[in-house]
Amino acid sequence: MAARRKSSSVGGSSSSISRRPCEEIWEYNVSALWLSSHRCGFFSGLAKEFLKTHDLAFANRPVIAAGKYMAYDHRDVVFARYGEYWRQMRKLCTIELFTAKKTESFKSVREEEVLKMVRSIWKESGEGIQCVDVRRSVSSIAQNIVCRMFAGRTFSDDELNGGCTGFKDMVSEIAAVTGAFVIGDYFPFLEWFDLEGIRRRMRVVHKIYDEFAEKLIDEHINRRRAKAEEECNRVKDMVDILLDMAESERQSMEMKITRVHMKAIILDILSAGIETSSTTIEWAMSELLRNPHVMVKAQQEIDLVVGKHRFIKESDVIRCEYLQCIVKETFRLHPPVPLLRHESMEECNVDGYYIPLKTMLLVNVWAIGRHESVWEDPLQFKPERFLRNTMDVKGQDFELIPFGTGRRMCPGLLMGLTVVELTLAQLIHCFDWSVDGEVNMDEFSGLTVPKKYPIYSRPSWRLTTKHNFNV
Ligand code: HEM
Repeated sequence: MAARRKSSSVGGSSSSISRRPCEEIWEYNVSALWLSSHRCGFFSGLAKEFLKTHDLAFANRPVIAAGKYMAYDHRDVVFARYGEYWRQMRKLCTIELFTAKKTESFKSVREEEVLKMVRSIWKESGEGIQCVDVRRSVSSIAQNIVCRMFAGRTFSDDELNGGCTGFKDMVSEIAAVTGAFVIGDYFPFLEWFDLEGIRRRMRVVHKIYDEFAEKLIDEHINRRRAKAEEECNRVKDMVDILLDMAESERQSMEMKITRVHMKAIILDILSAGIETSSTTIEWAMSELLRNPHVMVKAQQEIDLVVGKHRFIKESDVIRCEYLQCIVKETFRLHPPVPLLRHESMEECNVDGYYIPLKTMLLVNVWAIGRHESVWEDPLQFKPERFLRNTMDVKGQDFELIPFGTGRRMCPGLLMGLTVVELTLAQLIHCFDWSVDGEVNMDEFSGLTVPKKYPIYSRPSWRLTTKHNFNV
């Protein structure tokens, strides 16, 4: 089909906008239009046009089932519609919950949990005799770290009422239903159709989550009342911070924090903060197992920086440039959020394409990371491409935007990146890893792309220090 691309101005007021739609990029003309980013080769340059030049015009999120049924009718941050409400909730994240200082205050929690993971892997492998399920280990660590940051503790599987078997199942179900493809999100006239039963699953898990969150908030309130003095010396978790804000009239917030706000934010932390990190670590381990020379090079670098006589700490990671390149290369090939979902708030003209109001924009981060017009040898895992190169994942380089960019960019970037880098570093510093046969790299198809099959790998201890986990 011939392209109908207007060569003149990008953006501008609606009166100057060309009304010619471009069939080259529109697939379906339903009430929410679908920009087929992958088919038209929607490269980094065009991503920049949409998400930088027209950042404000595309700062909205579409109304979708996950926002309605899971996120208290879009009252969280991830699914919130753009406007004053989102601004206030976002401010809460960026100036209170996910700041660099707050992230730093949880450093000992992360280091402690990473060592616990090493100990449990070693134990589970019978001290290097049998393979372990790497997915299980990395998802537990991501979950434990995130729980300790927001709730001050981890959760066992028998703490929930009804429905799911336990906390882990609830978290997996939340991730599964919020990332699921729901036909009514793209074709609203089919909204009543719940063929896959996703909306029903959303209602069930939402009820379980709501009871969990209510109990968690009550637990915090009761503890604060009971031990006022001890409380002063404790590192505050995120529920504490939210309660502090709810109890005081903070100048920085123009909105009164209610229980619904708290529950919606905790839901975001659980759904956006756990699976993203654990999926990335699992993909990174898979790539390292398929490319043993890369694993050896990374181990040599860590040995040079840290030695083999002690465990790596968070403060060492900054000096491990090659390790950071491995993480970037993993994000390039396996972004845990492959599609950024935005919506236009006004009609506009982008790079010659007419975009109507309320157009759903799906930016295919996965395709940008694999396109030959952007990357040399795009399908090869080559961390070296990032050596002595300033490209990073912080939203300035549109070739690599695993955390998104612009107004809706991920506010948990620092926390997510820190967990991924430290966990991966510890896994390859403590152990050599081997697999029987090929590493299966199939992706699970859906709106998120976790690995289809877990990896089973055998660890062998490589540090000179004995397994002294109290270090
Ligand atoms: C490897 C880790 C992570 C990755 C790759 C990641 C990626 C993303 C992406 C791609 C977005 C959407 C950006 C857009 O639409 O333009 C996002 C949004 C968000 N993320 Fe993350 N994330 C990670 C970790 C975290 C963590 C640890 C938290 C919090 C504890 C978090 C909280 C959020 C929130 C609240 C939003 C919504 C922002 C908004 O709409 O204004 N994320 N993340």
